[in-house]
Amino acid sequence: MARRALISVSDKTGLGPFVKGLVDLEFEILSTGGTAKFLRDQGVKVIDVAEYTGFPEMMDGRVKTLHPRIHGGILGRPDLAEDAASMKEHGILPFELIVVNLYPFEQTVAKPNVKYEEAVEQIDIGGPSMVRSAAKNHAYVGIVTRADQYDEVLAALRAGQLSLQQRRRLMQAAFEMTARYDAAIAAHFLKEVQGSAAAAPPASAGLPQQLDLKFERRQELRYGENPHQKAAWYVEPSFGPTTVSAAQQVHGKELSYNNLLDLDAAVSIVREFKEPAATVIKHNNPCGCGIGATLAEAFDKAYEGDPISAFGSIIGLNRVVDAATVEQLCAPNRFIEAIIAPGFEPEAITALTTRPKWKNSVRLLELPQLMSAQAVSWEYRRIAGGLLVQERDELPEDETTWKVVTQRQPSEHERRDLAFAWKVCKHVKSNAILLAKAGMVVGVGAGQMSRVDSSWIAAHKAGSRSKGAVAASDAFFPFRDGVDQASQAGVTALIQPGGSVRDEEVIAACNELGLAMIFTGRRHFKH
Ligand SMILES: NC(=O)c1ncn([C@@H]2O[C@H](COP(=O)(O)O)[C@@H](O)[C@H]2O)c1NC=O
Repeated sequence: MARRALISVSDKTGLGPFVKGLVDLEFEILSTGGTAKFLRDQGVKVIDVAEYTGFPEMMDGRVKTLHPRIHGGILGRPDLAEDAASMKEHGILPFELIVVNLYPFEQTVAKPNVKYEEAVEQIDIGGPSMVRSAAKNHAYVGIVTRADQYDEVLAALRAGQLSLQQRRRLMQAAFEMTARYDAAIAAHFLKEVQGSAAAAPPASAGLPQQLDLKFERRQELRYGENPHQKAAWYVEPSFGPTTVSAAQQVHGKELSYNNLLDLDAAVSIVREFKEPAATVIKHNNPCGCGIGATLAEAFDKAYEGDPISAFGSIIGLNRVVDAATVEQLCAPNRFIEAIIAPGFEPEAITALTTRPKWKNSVRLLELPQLMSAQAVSWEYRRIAGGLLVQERDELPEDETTWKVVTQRQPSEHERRDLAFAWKVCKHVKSNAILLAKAGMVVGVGAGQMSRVDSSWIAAHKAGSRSKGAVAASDAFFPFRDGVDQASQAGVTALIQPGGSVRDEEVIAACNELGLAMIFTGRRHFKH
């Protein structure tokens, strides 16, 4: 019986030598338009699918291989009398090998500003149909879906034929591929659907009854949080362009597990600001953050917020790094582990990678789309025996809904600092109290079990800079003690969600102390 292979691939890597190998084994080759042309250019004799089916490829390639003569040839079981009779009656020829890879949906949607229609056209229909048909009929057919399978398949065919064991393994790999492909499509359009329904998506929108997550290993990590913990970094098939997964490391040592956590936190914070902004992350909390007229100014404010904690930190910047910022980054007594920014000017890269103190240590990551808009995404956290899923705390803040609840209105500069402090406070582990002054974080109390302790730590960190600062609290003050603490330190205005049964007592304390206070109506716990 003639040996026959159907080849239809978007990614033609390694295809020429593989198909020439099949031809040497006297395989007849059938192919779709672009693949047939590619193979003919390589000197391979090919039969067009359109010639075999008697139908031209049509509708911009939406219909090419969707024909009973193709699927009958893949799904037919020639040694079953009934199948053999149908094949004979309809002139259906059996295939021994199907070689398919799909339209590059993931690569297409990873491009910035990809159009909805372009994404839709990249949904491959005929390819997965053939893959599924061949995988189902693996008792008779080998299904090849990856270029790195070519060598093994060719070697087996040269030795005779693919064993059942090999065909089973190829079948399993094929279903993994189509599952991942469909997951990427679903994930992309989930974002589209949520984005267009951004007016009021219910909290549970898009949360399926059953969750099938696919992540691909990007790299093994030296270790996890501690050297005795094994670890690896996995990425989503359709990670967004604003995420650390989309960043390019342009210099420095291998990233660590803790680096990645801190880089993620750094990106989330600087994305909050339209103006030049910088943040300094230690142990997943911002110990500094600053905004300014220039990136250099913003970074200086961020680092000086808590220079002791900032030693050995991860830096997030929301503008391309220029020479002036490099001078600040490399100032004496400053030491940084990693920097993530939308880009680095060539002179900035040279300066950062040639200075003796820096060249072997600092990791530089470019994330060109760091400031692009992105729909609210899901956050997954493991608990033993389960997984918690929630929307990331990314809904834009609407300042027009904020209420001044005290007799005194905040002054203009207090209001600016309150808005700034509120944006950063959201990224601090609860209980979070954050003091800020003139676009600079001056004290952070993070991760304490009582709010009054966080207030004390924030004031202690700020030292004399707490005079005239403002305070943000990620959740309501349960008692007036946190307010008293802040006032004693010299804080003049506060921002918090409100909602405590003792709100009246807390407001009265502010009025008594001459403080201004805003209720935002939205809590930002971060556990
Ligand atoms: N519509 C069809 O019948 C169809 N059949 C095969 N394809 C895909 O077309 C691609 C190959 O096309 P070409 O050989 O024209 O470059 C492959 O990725 C294959 O998965 C199709 N395209 C989309 O669904």
